[in-house]
Amino acid sequence: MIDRPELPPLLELDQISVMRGERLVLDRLNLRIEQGQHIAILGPNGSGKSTLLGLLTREHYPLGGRQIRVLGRDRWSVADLRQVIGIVSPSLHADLAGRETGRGPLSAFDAVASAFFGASGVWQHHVLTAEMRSRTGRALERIGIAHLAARDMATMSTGEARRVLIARALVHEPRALFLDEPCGGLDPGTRRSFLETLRGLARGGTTLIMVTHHIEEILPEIDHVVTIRNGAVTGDDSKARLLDAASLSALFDADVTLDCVDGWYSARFA
Ligand SMILES: Nc1ncnc2c1ncn2[C@@H]1O[C@H](COP(=O)(O)OP(=O)(O)OP(=O)(O)O)[C@@H](O)[C@H]1O
Repeated sequence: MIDRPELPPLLELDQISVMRGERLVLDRLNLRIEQGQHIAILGPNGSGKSTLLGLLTREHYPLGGRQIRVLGRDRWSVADLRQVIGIVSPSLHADLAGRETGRGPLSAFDAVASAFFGASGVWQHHVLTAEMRSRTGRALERIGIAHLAARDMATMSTGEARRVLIARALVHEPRALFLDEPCGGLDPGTRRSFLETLRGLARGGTTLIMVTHHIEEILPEIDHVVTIRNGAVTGDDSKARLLDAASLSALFDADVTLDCVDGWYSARFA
């Protein structure tokens, strides 16, 4: 029998605590996300989901010098991380929407291409190589917005801009995408087509880590759920085991009735 070496986990948090102001918002949180595991991180408002994301972008740091391990490594820079995990958060949209650069208003193409420089726009001193241009074009195509390449970010709908942010994360061809409330602000039709795009990425081999408090956004491809409440993991199990009325009622402090049709869940709150 061939002995295959075990793959290191994509992400490992071991007893991670974070203070914000005077508050302990993550409290000895343990989380292990395996490579290739599509996962939803579910929790009510204020449970610590965005703070968790902020650990990856180095907006927040764990107490006591503890480290978050990425692919088994304690030491990594945000630039290293981008090659492994693309991060899509609504705050980036706000940052890109009002941008002017040396080349005029920020186009979708430049919003995506500037990811190569870790910047929010392409400036005179940035040198865009042919390889970068072609990767930018491919990322826009992959997400179905090649026709928007020249459009000013400030004139885009929320749904269009959200796709630009995903294309921006995809230029690095990361193994995983970490999506913070990916459907916030989208109308029901746009949301459904956006979720279908995400499904396409999942089927194409990109691991999806979706942070949400909307059960109906959990893609059928996601088979693992982590629940967070008061800064700690309260559940970490298969979707089949964790998405039930009793667990969700406890998580959201409400009477939840759950339905599942064709792999899509929906919840009614009493
Ligand atoms: N500067 C701060 N000082 C004190 N507490 C803070 C500060 N910033 C955030 N918090 C608290 O940290 C907790 C976690 O916030 P976080 O934004 O991570 O939650 P969340 O799960 O992402 O919430 P939401 O779903 O509403 O976005 C919240 O209770 C919030 O009130």
